[in-house]
Amino acid sequence: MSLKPLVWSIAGSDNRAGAGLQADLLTGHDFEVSVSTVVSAVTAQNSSGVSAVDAVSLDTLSAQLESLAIEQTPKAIKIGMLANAEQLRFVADYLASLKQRCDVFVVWDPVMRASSGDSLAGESLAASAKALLHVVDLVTPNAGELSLLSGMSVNDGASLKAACQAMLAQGCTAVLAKGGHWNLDGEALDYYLDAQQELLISSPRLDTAHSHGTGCTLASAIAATRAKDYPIEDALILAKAYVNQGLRLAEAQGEGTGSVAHAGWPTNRADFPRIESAHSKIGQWFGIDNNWPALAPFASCDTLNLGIYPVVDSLEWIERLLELGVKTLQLRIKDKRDAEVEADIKAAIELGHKHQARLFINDYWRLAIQHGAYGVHLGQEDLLETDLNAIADAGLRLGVSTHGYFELLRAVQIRPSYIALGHIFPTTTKDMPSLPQGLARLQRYADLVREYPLVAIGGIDLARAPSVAQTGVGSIAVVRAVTEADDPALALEQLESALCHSHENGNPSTGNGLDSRFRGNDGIARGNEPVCHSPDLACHSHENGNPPTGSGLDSRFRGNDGVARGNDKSQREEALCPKD
Ligand SMILES: Cc1ncc(COP(=O)(O)OP(=O)(O)O)c(N)n1
Ligand SMILES: Cc1ncsc1CCOP(=O)(O)O
Ligand SMILES: [Mg+2]
Repeated sequence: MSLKPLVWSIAGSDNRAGAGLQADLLTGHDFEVSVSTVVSAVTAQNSSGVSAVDAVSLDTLSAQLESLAIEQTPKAIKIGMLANAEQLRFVADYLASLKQRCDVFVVWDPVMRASSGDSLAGESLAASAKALLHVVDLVTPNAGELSLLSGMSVNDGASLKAACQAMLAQGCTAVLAKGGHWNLDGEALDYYLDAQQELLISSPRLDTAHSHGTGCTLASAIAATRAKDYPIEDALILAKAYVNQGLRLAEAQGEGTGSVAHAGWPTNRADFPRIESAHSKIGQWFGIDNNWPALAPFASCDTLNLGIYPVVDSLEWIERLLELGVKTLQLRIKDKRDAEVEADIKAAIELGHKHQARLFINDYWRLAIQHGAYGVHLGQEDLLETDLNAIADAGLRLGVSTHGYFELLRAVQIRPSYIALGHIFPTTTKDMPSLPQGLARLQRYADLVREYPLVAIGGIDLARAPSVAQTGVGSIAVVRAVTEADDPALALEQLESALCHSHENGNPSTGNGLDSRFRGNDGIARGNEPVCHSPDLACHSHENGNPPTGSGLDSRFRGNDGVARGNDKSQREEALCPKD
């Protein structure tokens, strides 16, 4: 059995290898999943059009599905072209029964025409689509396909939304209406609707004729990322970034137009889309219904390196940490009325100022403003219920929690003072609704958003601190690693040292002792904000003359080779985190 998550692609063969099964295989490879294929039809096509479509028999379709299912069921299925109504009904029945046996995410790209304009499957397909709509988790029509499937004409934002709502009413779980054929203010818009939410995701339109295979590629990227347990919002973001990257790099094929390129996991920020809010021009045109704020930037923390960042729940802890020289910290008191916490919050803020520390108040933003805190930390849900303009106007800093690509991009759009990325490892401090991110995802987020101070949080202890620091984040937030330490002062010193040591050794990707986040796009160092010598005291224990502990790691966490090892508990928990 493969260690990579398994995706099935049920689709047509494209002998150009730009769309269909061939595009799905390439996409799966780029997203590091295994793909097994089920051929629905063999097509003959080139850049001038489709010259033949030969549907396989239902027996052959069934035999392919059964031969795969006997060995391993998939985590996700991408359905592309189905060549006739019989195939469509057969696949619908098959999926209904498969879904009773395993938990599988199914995305259907309802291919009815190739981008060349040739009809691939005939419009009778629409009539048989209802059965399939009931068993898929997401359908990804373009405007024409949406119109065909919903039976409604689609010519503007309002009619597109109405058609998507009609699809949900027909029993479909979610719709992603692709806007590749729309051009509003030079933007390509995708509209997502399910029973809980609507999202409008936009990117500048890329002016290329080489777009063969974009629909297949988008749907298979969604299947691959869902198979890797990315939430649907993140899957939509990654898939759109992947297609944008592919369009940017697409080249002509032979005499005619070419296919979207398959160029690896998307990492270029310019390929990532925007998430439109009700405030944006496009959001308003579309009548998008959300209350995400649109804001001027928040006050800066004046450093990318906030250092070791303890998060504690009492005034006593705040006092103790400030006396130990901690310069970034948070008061996190949960679920009390303002009147119950005001005195402690006020006292903590005063102490923070006295020690010239960056004290963030979690949740109680009104009290933070009222008593002039350095900053406020808010979670994603809090963002929707807070007067962010009041925080910005009062000159307070804002730290924002994020738990994946979607939230990260949304956070960037409000230009906060820092961005927290979590939870990286399993934690018992807080019940988390999301899965732990693991180091590989943290690395990708850190590479994507280099201009913000980044804070990693969740399950980080001394054993894990060096590998977390290696990702390039400038800060590690901890609860238990300090509050449950036998000697919190020593724990702080060791954690600081682990963070500093890793920064001193430079970001592994630059290999020259300088963190890549201090470099411009040209690779030239932007300023002298080296991690361990900044006035922010991120590495105060060294500067205060405390004996450096070499790597900053307790010898209990090193092997004979001097390489950091996790303790048993850390290693067990790490096994639960995604490795991609
Ligand atoms: C530095 C830092 N990062 C994340 C959190 C979590 O904040 P939030 O999502 O608002 O959850 P609660 O802490 O309020 O439970 C944090 N507090 N600090
Ligand atoms: C508040 C919070 N938000 C995300 S993880 C977390 C708790 C981190 O605590 P610990 O460092 O003890 O795992
Ligand atoms: Mg909160």
